[in-house]
Amino acid sequence: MDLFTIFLVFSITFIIWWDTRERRRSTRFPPGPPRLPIIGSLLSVAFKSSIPSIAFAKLAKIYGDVMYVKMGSLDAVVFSSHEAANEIFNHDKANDRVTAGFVADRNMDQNMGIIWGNGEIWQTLRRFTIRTLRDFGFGKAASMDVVINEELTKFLEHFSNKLNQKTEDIMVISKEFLDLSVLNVLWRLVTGKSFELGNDRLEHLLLLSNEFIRGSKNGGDISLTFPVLREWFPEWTGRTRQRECIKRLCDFCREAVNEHRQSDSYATDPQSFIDVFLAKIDQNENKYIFNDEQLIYTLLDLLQAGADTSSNTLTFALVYLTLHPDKQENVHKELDAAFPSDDVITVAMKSKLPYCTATLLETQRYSSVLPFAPNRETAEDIKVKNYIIKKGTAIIINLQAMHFDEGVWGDPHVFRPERFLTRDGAIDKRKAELVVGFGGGRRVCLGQNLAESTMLIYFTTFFKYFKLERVAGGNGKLAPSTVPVLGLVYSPRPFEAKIICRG
Ligand code: HEM
Repeated sequence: MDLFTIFLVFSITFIIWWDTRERRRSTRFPPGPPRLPIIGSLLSVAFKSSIPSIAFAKLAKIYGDVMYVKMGSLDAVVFSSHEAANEIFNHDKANDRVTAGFVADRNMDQNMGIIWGNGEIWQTLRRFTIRTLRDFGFGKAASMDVVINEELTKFLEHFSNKLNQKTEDIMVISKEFLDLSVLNVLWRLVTGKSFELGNDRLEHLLLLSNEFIRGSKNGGDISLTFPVLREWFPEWTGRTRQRECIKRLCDFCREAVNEHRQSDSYATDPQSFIDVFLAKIDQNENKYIFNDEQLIYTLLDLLQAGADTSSNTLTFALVYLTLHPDKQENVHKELDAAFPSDDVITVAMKSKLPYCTATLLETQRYSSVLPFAPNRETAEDIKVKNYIIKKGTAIIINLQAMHFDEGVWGDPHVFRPERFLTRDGAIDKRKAELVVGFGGGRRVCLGQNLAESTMLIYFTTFFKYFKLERVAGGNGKLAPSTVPVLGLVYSPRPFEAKIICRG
């Protein structure tokens, strides 16, 4: 026998042994695409689409809404329908986050913060953060209205100045436009201070955060499928750069903490979330939860979760309404009828704005800025739909698949805010609940209330004062596009639009 024949016989024997073992191991696993040794189902995923959420959605049509996918060394079950996701959202043994790959690097291989924290640390920090932020007005409509409107006024001034500096009324609109202003709303509630718009250093920090987020694709990320490659090829896999981004963001949060610590009154007269946390650290209880590093990671969580998500969604709304002038006209008509004078728009006025609310819901659905909820993993063997999901299996919740489920939406690929309205023009609450962009269960987004209020006030006030028009024959590269820049969070591409001030 020559060497080639020996190799062939060995390979075939290995594949048959591996396949038999896999089948025996997985008799009650959910169905899924064929698996090969080492790479698992990666080829099946890659052949469907280069975008993981779309590839999984296509495979789910074949294998079902609870589907087992092995990718490299990652054992995962993908949930793709509302019914299946609700079951997992509410399962008390499916609340832990996966902490491998880029998450391990981000959290220094430790159990840190809220988004990627687990167990008692996550529960305590989440509860503490919600309660403390509420004391500073977070989640209370009246206090949020004031902060949001103050930051919005600064943004509109900044925007108008930029517009006035131009000889033409054509501008390139990018998400960076809104990032800092939207972050200011959150940052004020957290630190008591806001940033100056146009501050280069902060804009640079936001770019770093964005770069980190774009470097990870959650379900399809090489750092999860072959974590060892991150160790061997840190440059090529982007690990070195991601670690650098996180280090600089942590340094920034550390500076904010040190500034607050220098104030004599943080314990006696706390003015912000940081002050209350510092006072808690001084009490010296629960030191493994209330310490400087956990505070820094909690700030980093809020900064990263709050910065990109709301501003990206808002910028997508600007893109979609530039592409759909008829929908923009409906928004203008509703705003003109509801606010004939220069009223300040507040959250309490939402009931007067069903079409605008429907447009934001449709934007959240259509953009699916977080295509996946951050991955979770099972804390023990669990049973879902008569399938067994083994302890330690990654749970991938495909939010984008739910937002584009033809059985639910009929025409999911059409941008149509009207789908959220009843015949008499009110919001169809049952339909609205099918938008799952904030996730669900005990891990549901902590900032949902703030994000919804910020987006409503920014969106309506912007369109009250401005109209966006597509630039005829403009720079083709900068035409408004619905195709996002991929990453953990989808980002809109910069686009050129004609800005018309409305009386
Ligand atoms: C449009 C804006 C936003 C979207 C689409 C969004 C979406 C999400 C999603 C999908 C999750 C995961 C939920 C799950 O696992 O089921 C999440 C978690 C989280 N979000 Fe948001 N979010 C937004 C805005 C914000 C804001 C403004 C904050 C700031 C307070 C925030 C803070 C968090 C935190 C701390 C978590 C982790 C919760 C946990 O693991 O317990 N988010 N968000």
